[in-house]
Amino acid sequence: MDLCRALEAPPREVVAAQPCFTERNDTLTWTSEAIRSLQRDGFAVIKLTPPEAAAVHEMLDAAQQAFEDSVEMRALRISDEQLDDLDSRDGYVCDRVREWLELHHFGSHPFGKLEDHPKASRFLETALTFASICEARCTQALAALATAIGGGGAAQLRALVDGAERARAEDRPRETISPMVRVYKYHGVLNERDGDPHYDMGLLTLIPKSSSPGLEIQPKGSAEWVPIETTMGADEAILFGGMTLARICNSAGVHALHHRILTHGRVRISAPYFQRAATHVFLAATPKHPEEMVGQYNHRLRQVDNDELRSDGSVQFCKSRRRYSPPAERPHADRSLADCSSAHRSSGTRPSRRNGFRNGRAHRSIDRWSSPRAERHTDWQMDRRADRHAERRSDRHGSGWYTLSDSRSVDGRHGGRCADDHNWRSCEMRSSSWESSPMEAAQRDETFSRPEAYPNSSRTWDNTWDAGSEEGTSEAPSEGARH
Ligand SMILES: O=C(O)CCC(=O)C(=O)O
Ligand SMILES: [Fe+2]
Repeated sequence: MDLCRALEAPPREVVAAQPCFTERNDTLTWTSEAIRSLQRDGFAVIKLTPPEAAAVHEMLDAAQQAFEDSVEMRALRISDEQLDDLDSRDGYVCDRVREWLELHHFGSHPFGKLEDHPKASRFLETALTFASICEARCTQALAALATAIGGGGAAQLRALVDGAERARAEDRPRETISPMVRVYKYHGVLNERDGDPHYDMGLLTLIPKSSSPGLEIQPKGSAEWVPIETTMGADEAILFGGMTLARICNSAGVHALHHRILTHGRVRISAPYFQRAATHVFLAATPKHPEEMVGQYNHRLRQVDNDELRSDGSVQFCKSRRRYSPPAERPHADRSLADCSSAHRSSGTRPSRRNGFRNGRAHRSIDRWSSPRAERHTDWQMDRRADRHAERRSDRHGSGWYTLSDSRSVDGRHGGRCADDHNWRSCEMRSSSWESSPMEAAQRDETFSRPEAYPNSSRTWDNTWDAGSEEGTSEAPSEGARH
């Protein structure tokens, strides 16, 4: 069949075109093929229907037009209040290597009237249409996965899907799934040093072929980087798993996919959709994980380096860089500390992918920017963030849950995590981001709420750096998955 093409390294098949909202049999066909590929290769390439593909192209075109016009993009910018809310902000963000529109809410948006901003308005509208297409696809895939696998993983996935469908039927805000869509414009400067291999944080990621091939993947069980987009058709999208999905159904052979972006000097517009479990959802304990809320798990993922994450959803702490004391009340905590490769330890020459917010050194990075356009962004967005970063750092000293052994833990390598984004970005310990809201949400939510289990989890983690492990570098380690 012509839609299924055998391709070189790795063999992959394209999941046949099936309308998104269609009869049950069609849905069954595409999802069962997709899940077979996910389990076998770690990813699936899906052929979109003509209306879906048209919506993707319309959105990519609208994005290109809007990104060209900074006045239009300004109308979409993230408010100060939302900037640090990684799990629910909506709007335009930029950093050293790329700019993007990020949306968590697909029903309503905070941008006010966009009548005077036709390009921004079209961009937003097409991005929302695109998001709803991806949402439907990913929900179908997750439901099929719940049916295909057995055990506790299936029950957890089923609960996620049921919650999502219930919320949709009752026209309520999302209950168990909190997706995010990003439409990126990369400025063409990502190379092998900066491509930042990573796992996504959530359940499923769906990415249509971008405007310029740049996505590289390591298929399941392979160390080879495959430039998958070069083999994808204009009406195809890649579907793969993130850390949360791997954690839930690793025993069914579902892994998180390791991937990176290389831009080869070209501007690239790409629109990944991230299906993520809501932060208040509880994840069951596994031999490698405590029972915890998604917000806590995400927090742990955000704290570590990419090379401390594993495709089975586990976190393998690097002994030489961080002390970890498994608390007695967490029987399932991973007590075996992996040794860290010396290559990684001596990371003095590691590239600093940080975009300038780490340690409040915003201007150091900004100075490296050359384009006038980049400077325009710094005027109204970057500087504002640097200030806020500095404020947060001082807050953290006073009120965080985490005990940092000395100022180096904050100012040196690990303290500044997560200013606003998942990659290339310095990060800050965000105790407040899930200290209150997931807890409140859990108390409201009958299905997933077991707040009594909450205080026994991440609160007791000791994330301080080993005193002797700094090795005199001020370079930042690579970051953990952020999706
Ligand atoms: O730009 C892309 O195609 C994917 C980006 C990505 O991997 C991410 O944002 O996690
Ligand atoms: Fe990613």
